[in-house]
Amino acid sequence: MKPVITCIQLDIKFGDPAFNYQQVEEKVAVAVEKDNPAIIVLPELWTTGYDLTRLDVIADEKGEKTKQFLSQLAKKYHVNIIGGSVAKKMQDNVTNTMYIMNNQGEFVHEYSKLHLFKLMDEHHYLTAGTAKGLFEINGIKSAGVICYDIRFPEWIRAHTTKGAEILFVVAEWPLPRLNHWRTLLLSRAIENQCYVVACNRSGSDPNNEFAGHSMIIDPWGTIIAEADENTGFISAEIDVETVKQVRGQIPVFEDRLPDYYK
Ligand SMILES: NC(=O)CCC(=O)C(=O)O
Repeated sequence: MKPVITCIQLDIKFGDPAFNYQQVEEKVAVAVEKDNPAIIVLPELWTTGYDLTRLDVIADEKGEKTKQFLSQLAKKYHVNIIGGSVAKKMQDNVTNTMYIMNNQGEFVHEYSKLHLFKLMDEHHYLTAGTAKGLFEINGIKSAGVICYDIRFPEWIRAHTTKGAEILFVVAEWPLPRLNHWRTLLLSRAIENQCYVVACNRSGSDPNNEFAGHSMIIDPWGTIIAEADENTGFISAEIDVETVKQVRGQIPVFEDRLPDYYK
């Protein structure tokens, strides 16, 4: 199985869901025309950006609008969508939630960010999720995590020990920590012997300039696609057989001794 995966690295308009829904619809159409991907990935909080103080007004009620929007796009273009993440408003909290849709427009899974990032005030406005982001997409066991989550190797390992062969990362990662972004993503790919497909945003907001540098990394740690800081797309064909080859060559998962790691 050798699907093409595209990351849409977009400049999210601060606090303007209507604008961002429109630009995502346009960019998905361009991405499909350009590379005909099997899977499309969007960045973190792509409807609102980090306009966290106004989430009571701009967050998506129960995620309904986003689920319908992504489902229609996935069905129209027959493409699987790792729908970045959006601010999902429930009765008494807001979560940073990723929606996954298959290429029939059917809901597959949702994951809400477990690790809230205090440096960008998430803990003041968002509620953490608790469930894992494990799902199957395009016939491939996958995991979905959100930005700051990549700093917690135990959390990623909790997904790959359950069979995940692709780690999808959606993010709004600032430019001053670009080195951390790149190093952490390469580390997660190498130590888990999985593909890492990481979609960051471009542009800036009133508080941060963002790094872009969306990346697609293979299970050996080879970078097979990387963006620069600008708005755009990256695409790559992945071969899930590579996961088995790498794990057969250096059997990390067989050699683990978790009883000693406590
Ligand atoms: N949106 C985020 O979670 C940002 C995480 C980040 O910048 C980091 O350094 O970690």
